[in-house]
Amino acid sequence: MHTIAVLIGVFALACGCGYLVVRHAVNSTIERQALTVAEIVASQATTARSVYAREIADKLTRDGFGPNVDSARLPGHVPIPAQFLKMVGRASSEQSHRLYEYRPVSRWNLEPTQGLTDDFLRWAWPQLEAQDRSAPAAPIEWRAVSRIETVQGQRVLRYLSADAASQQSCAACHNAYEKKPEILARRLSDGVPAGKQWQQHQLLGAVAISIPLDKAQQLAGGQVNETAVFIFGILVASFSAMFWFNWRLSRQERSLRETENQLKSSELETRSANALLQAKQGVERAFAELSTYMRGIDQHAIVSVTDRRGRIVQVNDKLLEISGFSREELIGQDHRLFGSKAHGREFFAQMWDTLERGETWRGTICNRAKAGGLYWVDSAIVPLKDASGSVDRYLSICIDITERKRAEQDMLRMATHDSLTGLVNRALLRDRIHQALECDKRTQSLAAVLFIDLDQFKAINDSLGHETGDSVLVEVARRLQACVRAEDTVARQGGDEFIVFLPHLPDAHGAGVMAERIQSRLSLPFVIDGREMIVGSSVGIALFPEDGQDADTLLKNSDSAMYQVKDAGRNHYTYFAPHMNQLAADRYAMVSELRGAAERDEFLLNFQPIIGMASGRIEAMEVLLRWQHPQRGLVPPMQFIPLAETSGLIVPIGEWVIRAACAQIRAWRAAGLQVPPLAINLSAIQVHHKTLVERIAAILREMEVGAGALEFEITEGSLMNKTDEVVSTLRRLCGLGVRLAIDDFGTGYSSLSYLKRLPVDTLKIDRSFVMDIRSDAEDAAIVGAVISMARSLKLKVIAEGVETPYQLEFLRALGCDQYQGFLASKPLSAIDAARRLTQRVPDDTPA
Ligand SMILES: Nc1nc2c(ncn2[C@@H]2O[C@H](COP(=O)(O)OP(=O)(O)OP(=O)(O)O)[C@@H](O)[C@H]2O)c(=O)[nH]1
Repeated sequence: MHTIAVLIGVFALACGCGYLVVRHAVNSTIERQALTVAEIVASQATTARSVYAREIADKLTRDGFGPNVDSARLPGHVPIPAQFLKMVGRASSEQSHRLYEYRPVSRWNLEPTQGLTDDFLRWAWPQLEAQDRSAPAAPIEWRAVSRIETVQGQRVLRYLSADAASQQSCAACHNAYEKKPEILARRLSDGVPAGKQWQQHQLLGAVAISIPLDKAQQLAGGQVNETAVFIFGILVASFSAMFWFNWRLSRQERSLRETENQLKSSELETRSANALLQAKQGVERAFAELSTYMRGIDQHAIVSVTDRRGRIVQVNDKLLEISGFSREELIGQDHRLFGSKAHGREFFAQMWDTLERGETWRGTICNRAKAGGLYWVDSAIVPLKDASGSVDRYLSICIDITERKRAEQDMLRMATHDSLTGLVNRALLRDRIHQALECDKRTQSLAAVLFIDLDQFKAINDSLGHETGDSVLVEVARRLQACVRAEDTVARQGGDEFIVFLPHLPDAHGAGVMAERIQSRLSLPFVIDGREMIVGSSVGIALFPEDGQDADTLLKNSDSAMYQVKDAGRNHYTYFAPHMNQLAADRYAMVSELRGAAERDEFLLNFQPIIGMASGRIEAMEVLLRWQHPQRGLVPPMQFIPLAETSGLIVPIGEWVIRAACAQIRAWRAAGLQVPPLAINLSAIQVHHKTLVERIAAILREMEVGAGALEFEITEGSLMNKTDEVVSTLRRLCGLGVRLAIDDFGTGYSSLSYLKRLPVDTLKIDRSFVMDIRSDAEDAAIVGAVISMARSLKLKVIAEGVETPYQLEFLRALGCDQYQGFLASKPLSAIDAARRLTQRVPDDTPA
């Protein structure tokens, strides 16, 4: 109640204040508007009077009818402007139904009605006069004077606005008027100074305006009331809303209090209900969680249930998805339907042991899908018990790990196999040998390791590129696998080295048979990208148990045997013999000594004269490299040149030879000798070396001996892979100005057409043919054929290894051009060669 009383009080106060504010605002608006109206009326009146004086009264004055000092009394004359203003004022008041009134007034009044007749005019007029005095004879910014008065109980705006002499004629007329005797008298009686002199702009009179405000207020009253009603309405609505809310609140408060009481009275009941509710919610939550887990398991796991006998009774979609079977195809089937044969009996026996003990079995299983593909799962198989406690079902929950298994298998494969050929690598090979030997030891069987190294494979890489080399290796791997039995292992040791392991051999001879088979398969031409090439191979054999009891020893010994084959000229096979290990050790030692031989000045050159058949003179000399070893003595070329070739040292050593030969030419020339061309041997490795021509050109430039001073001999064997690259190298070499000879001619397989393409000048018949000319008719025929072929190709022929006069005469008779051999001279030291050159006598030719 108290609140309601306060609200009503506030409401009443708000209404009263609102009304007063509105009322005050309306009154001050009315007063401001009345003042504006007074300004407009005063301006209209003085303008009308001014227009009348200037436009009408002036004109009529010139016609004799205008106003003059006496015109008020003269018939036919228009009134003076002040009278005109008075008339207009009166008419306007009537026209506006006395909304406003005005009339001209002055202290120097023409008529009593125009004088300062009341308090307002007597108060306001001096204020206009004060402005008039402030600026004599100049246009003045007149300020009107006004105030609100209560006249006969009515509020009225009183307003006085100056009406100055707007024209000189106004001042003149008024001055004339002031001079009239009766006016002078009247001024005296009115107490006003007589004979006033007027000037233009001076205050002649003023317009007095009255505007009754009450009338306007009556009109505005309606507006005030409407506004008040509006505000009142808003207030009523607001207060009603407040009352309503207040009422609602108190009702709710009441009902809360009642509820509180009820709750208090049934507290015990509520407690037990709450306990029940919580229990129910707990059960619901557990159910929700369980079904979420089940959904999760169902989405990610492969789930199946089998009965005691292993028959499938339930499967989820994941199992159908991975196995490719439909639900109908699986339900009722034995779970062995998924068997992949990847697991042995033991695996399943152990599984059933665990399950029959009522325990969960965990493990990885490889299964087979309907389409035949394998998949791997990580499984947990849980035995489910019936009410009596005995196992009646098995729940299997599996996760697909096929991807992981495949990745593991890939990684295992990468770790155990060669990526290029797919063959077993050295690590797995060792493992396999180890396992097989364990078995062979028990059964006392034989086994063999065959070490296969391709011959001159580097030349294929250098001349045809690494990719072609790779293709050859892949093809070699394929051919090797085609040669062996299922239980044998073919591995790639690295580079161009392959191992074939033969376990359980019936006898040692079997290993040799296999080596022959392999070599004959590999000797068939390889065709890569349309190019045909021949690849030889060298095979070393180590036998178990006599050559080694373990994998490493067998591998090492087969390697030594293979090196023996290389040293013996390649493209053969041999069984290991104990001395070979010593030879292998020697080989390694010699290679490392060979490496610094040039720097240690251990190389020297020998020169073997080549004699012209016709001239009997030395027409060239073959340059022969010798190695003077500090401990080993003079090492024969046959011992160290193959080592230099296999180790790649032949390239720098070959360069050393060319440079040293050039240096010798310069020295001999400096000594005044006439030096014939020197013939230098180039090995196959050098011929296939990419920068051979550039290096020779650089040496020739550096040594300044002239290209004609050198000839190069290339063995027929080094042209075996008859490639365009070799032809191009030889052509560029010829382009330098040097001459080319084919060495050991007859030992290779050069075709006539190929010979024609080569830019060679000379063929050197191999000593093996010359040696037996007398005893071997076939050799004699070959030599004859070579010489006649060379002649037809316009090539020079040199016979090597001429040791007897018979041989010499035989060759001369066939038309051979030059010869060399012990008959003419052994290889000579530089000093002896120089001496021989100085002789230059026909006795070069033995009689
Ligand atoms: N294309 C190819 N070449 C390889 C690979 N691994 C090694 N090689 C090359 O195989 C060549 C092996 O050369 P070697 O066995 O030393 O010598 P070779 O030229 O066969 O001469 P010999 O064995 O003495 O008859 C080298 O040039 C290696 O760079 C490979 O994976 N691919």
